[in-house]
Amino acid sequence: MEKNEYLPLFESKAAKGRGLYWVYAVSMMIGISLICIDRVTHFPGENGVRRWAWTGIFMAELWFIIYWIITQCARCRAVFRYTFKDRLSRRYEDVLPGIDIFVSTADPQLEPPLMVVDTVLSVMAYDYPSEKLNVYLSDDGCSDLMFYALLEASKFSRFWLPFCRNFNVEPRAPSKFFSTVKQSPDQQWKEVKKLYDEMEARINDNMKLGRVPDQLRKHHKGFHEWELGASRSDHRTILQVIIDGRDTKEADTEGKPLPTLVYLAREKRPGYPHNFKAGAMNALIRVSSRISNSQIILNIDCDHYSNNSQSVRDALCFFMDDEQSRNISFVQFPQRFDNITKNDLYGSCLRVPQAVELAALDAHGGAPYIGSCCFHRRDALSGKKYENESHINWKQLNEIQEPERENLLEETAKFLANCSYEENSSWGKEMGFMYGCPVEDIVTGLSIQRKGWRSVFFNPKREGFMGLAPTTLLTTLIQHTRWSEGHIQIALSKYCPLIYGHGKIPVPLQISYLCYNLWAANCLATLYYAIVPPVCVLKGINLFPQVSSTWVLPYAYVFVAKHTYSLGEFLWSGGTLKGWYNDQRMWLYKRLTCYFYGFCLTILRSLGFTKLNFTITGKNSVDDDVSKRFEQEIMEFGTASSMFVILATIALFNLLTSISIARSLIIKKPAIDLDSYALHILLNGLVVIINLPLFEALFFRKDQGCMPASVTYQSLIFAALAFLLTTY
Ligand SMILES: O=c1ccn([C@@H]2O[C@H](COP(=O)(O)OP(=O)(O)O[C@H]3O[C@H](CO)[C@@H](O)[C@H](O)[C@H]3O)[C@@H](O)[C@H]2O)c(=O)[nH]1
Ligand SMILES: [Mn+2]
Repeated sequence: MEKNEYLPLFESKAAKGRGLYWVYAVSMMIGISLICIDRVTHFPGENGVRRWAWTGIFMAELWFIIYWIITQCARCRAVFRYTFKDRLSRRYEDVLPGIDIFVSTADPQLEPPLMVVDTVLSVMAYDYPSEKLNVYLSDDGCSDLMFYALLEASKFSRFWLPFCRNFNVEPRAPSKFFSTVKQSPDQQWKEVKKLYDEMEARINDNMKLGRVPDQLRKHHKGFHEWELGASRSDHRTILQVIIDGRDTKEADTEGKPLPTLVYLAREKRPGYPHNFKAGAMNALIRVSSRISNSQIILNIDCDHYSNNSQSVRDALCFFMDDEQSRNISFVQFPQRFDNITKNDLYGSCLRVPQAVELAALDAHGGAPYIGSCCFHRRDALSGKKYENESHINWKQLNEIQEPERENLLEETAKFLANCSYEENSSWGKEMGFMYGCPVEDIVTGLSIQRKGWRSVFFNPKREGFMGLAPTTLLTTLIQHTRWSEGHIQIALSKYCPLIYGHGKIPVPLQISYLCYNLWAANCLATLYYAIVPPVCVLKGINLFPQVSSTWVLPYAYVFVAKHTYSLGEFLWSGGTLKGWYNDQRMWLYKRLTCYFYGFCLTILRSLGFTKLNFTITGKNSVDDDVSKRFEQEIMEFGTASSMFVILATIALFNLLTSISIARSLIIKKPAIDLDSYALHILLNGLVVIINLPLFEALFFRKDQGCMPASVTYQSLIFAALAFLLTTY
């Protein structure tokens, strides 16, 4: 090969064949405009309830129109990226940079240590020089059970890594691997499997016991830290270098080096805000800078194991290209989940956002950082601005070379994770992960992009990472409450992309961010649409054009086109028809509950009534019955939650309206004018149909996951009251 010939390490292809999309977008614009004309020209002349209801529905529609236009920004373009790993290794194999991998965990009950070590082992086993990998576990739960599990993993890794190399194992998370390859005649397979099973049993036994027995504590000095007194929310920094990769004595069974493995529970004290995951990650950025200081940082949540041993190399193609890499600050992989059932009952995959929208944001100049499965450039993450000199000469990169003695290293790095370290500093404001927002990831990504960096979204054929999606309706709704609360908070603060990004990031990217930032803002228009039209039918007020009028056409077109397009997108992203139907239900439910709650919580918090909170999403396999229902795609209620009361009340009220309409159609007393009310009836029917699983849970199911009696009674009373109030 010619010496000066430049061969890119990655290439980008813009999506082609967008003709159909533009036909859709333009025709929708025409339809929408006609609807607006209808709403204005047919505005009720007489003063009264109809005028108010009309104004309201027009406002709701205007909101939907604005939001639809915003979401088009995250659709009108797309870019797909491809890497050339062979070129990377030809050019750089001997000077590959070090990688620091941050795994976060926060609660041994909600995030079982066995799952966490599965993730840790999967990243230790990357197809990458082990001496260049440094894995850090941040344990916000400060749990000696977690520490014990990590010690076990470090021992097991000596067998696991050679095994992965020799058998080209994929995925390299042992429990996932052994659950797919259940048998093998191979001797090494049998040995490793046996060791894994034994490790699993020991970790699980301790979990059941709830503590680490004394005879096991003797094996590592680290346990001493807990004996000095350490509770979850009140303890000093615990930093243990479990494997020091630079120590030549630390080797696997084939004598090859092992990755460095570090346990960190940053100091926590009552009265000191710890800033949740963002605080934990900032402590890791500092501590790792003393231990390995790699230029590239991979951040994953404890449930997102590596599913592709090549991901590090993929990511490096984006960072090490001579011409295109200069300003790339992070490479975001999609968050995929391996516990999704065929029709994804709770819409957990976020299929379309991840397949369509992130590629569009990338095309606009920067994928957002979505918290996990993301490779960062340390400089950018630590708050450096992009400058032309930001280019790294990878061949001369100087990382920490001095091997400090282990104890010394722990002692000197420890204070970096102390509570007081960040006092009067710009950590959380200008440097590192940003504080004060439940979606710290989005603000962090935005602040990086604002400093002149760009980012890419990389969606490889074999998924880079796999995680666990919530398995019940309530957990899903709670997770989305946190997300929507965080996003709307961004929209209403100085971090609003239109202000914060003004002049710093491209306008289409600013607008695309709003798709998510304004999730919560959808709640009011949706609540209106779900409640007021049925009220109006009962009251004999019509809000839509008659079927015999031509004005009905734009309504029909917009409705059909929007949903057909959304179905097309969903199927293209790999979903099923039923999955789409489930997804539509989830969007409705989120808008009626989480988004509404997120909206209210943000207002309450800005008035000083509530404090920022981060409810951790449970990742443990809930009880067997719940799992079984999840597998069978039966919607899980089971808990008396106020969110379910809202959902059930709205559903029941629509059902009562349907019954009343049906009655008047059959006995014609009072006769209902089909021509005028057809659209109302259609809308009402759709709300009822989409709620079928909820009615089943209310009236027909007997299992533990059905609607709790208290919710049923409350919602029946509310719906009946509302119905009586409107009809009499
Ligand atoms: O005080 C805390 C709380 C959480 N975490 C960790 O943060 C991660 C994310 O928590 P999880 O409950 O799984 O939240 P999700 O909603 O599933 O996570 C998504 O959304 C979050 C923002 O709301 C991002 O932080 C995550 O990276 C992103 O995957 C987990 O590894 C936790 O262990 C901490 O380290 N400290
Ligand atoms: Mn998660």
